[in-house]
Amino acid sequence: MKLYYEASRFLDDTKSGSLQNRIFAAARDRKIQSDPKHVYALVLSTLKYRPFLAQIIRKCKLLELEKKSKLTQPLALLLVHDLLLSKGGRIHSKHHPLKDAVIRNKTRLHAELTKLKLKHGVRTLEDLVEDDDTPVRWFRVNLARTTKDAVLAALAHLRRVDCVADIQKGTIYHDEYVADLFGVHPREALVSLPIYQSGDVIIQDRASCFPAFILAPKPGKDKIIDACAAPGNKTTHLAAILGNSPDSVIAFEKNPERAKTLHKMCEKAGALGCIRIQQGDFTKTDPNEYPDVTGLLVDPSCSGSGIFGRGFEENDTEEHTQERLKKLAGFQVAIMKHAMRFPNAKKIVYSTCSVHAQENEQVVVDLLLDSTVRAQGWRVCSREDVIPSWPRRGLVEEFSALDDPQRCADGCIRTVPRQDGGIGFFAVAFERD
Ligand SMILES: C[S@@+](CC[C@H](N)C(=O)[O-])C[C@H]1O[C@@H](n2cnc3c(N)ncnc32)[C@H](O)[C@@H]1O
Repeated sequence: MKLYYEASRFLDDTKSGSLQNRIFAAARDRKIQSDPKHVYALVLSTLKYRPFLAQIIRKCKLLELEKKSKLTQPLALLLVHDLLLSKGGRIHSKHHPLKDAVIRNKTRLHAELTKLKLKHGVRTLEDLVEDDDTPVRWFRVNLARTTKDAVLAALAHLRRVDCVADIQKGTIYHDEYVADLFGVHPREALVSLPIYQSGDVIIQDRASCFPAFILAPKPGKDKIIDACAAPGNKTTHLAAILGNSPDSVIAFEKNPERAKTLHKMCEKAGALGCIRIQQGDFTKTDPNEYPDVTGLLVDPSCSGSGIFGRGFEENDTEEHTQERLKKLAGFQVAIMKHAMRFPNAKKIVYSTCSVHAQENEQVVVDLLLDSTVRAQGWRVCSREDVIPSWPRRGLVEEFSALDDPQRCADGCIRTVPRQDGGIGFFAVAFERD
């Protein structure tokens, strides 16, 4: 059972560094005794199938039925993984109360797995998990071009479901967190539909829709800078929220090639009347030349560690990873400090598609401890203004240097890749009077 106990420590571990590095470092420091290769393979595969394993465990009421054995959710995920998905369905342990607890429910666990496969029309769970793909295809209605009712009429062939877990081919889910956002099965033929080709709907991960939604600019009142805009997902989302009001978004993009992509995306979204594209380095702008800017969205280059198949190389050294994170965080703090200098800005949203605290909570801490930022009056918006019902918030332990760690952590939003229905993401909003 040692293998499972040791592996369970890495299942919900959000520490920085690749999973492989962390497991091998733990083995080198003698913090784990099992073969790190086995621990890594087990944790990696369990994470891959986690949403399905969690559903099977829930449907079987495994934890409730085996309460006496003190079976925890992480251990249940690992043991059920090996029982249902490993070669020969073998749990690598001699007699142990936890192994017995899972084996007692073997028939029902297998039955739930079969039901799940039937429901999704697949032969193996492997068919459900495409390594580089999202568990849900999210798309938002492009209010710059059309209305929600028109899009729903075009998708009337899809059956409405009320829960993300119920999404399967032929169904559509209306998101409960972001307005005008919908989810379908990743293999739903969305891109061949006229509503996609015309730009009436825009495919965008749910978490990536959080920043513009949190910034919540008011049509006719606000003028927004998108500091790092290409390819333009959040820029066009801002335009949609602003009802395509003329000249209300300025989109900066440093890279000339990416600025062209940004232009194409804004054009397809029908939002060029609302968005002014400025190819160049945002940090070189003079904030005093933008007295009418009321808000900024800062979504800078990051490690991309929340995106499937991206981020750091699994065999990168811990030292190199830390070095790269430090460099990225330095840039992220600098670009945010520049954004905070805009004289009439009242709200700024910062976001990354990284799972590393160095690029997320630690950037927020660095900013809040900065004397200039303090003098400018910036503070983290409280949870009630930042999708309060979203359950996963910032990591409170990262804010220990501040007076109000819980308030700051609650003001941040995190998503865990796949488990939260899409990419790994971080967002926080700053405000001042
Ligand atoms: C994470 S991507 C932005 C994604 C975009 N917000 C979206 O949702 O589609 C970061 C972008 O910022 C650009 N960038 C990096 N540094 C910049 C700077 N100093 N000024 C303007 N753009 C910058 C990068 O070239 C890259 O295209």
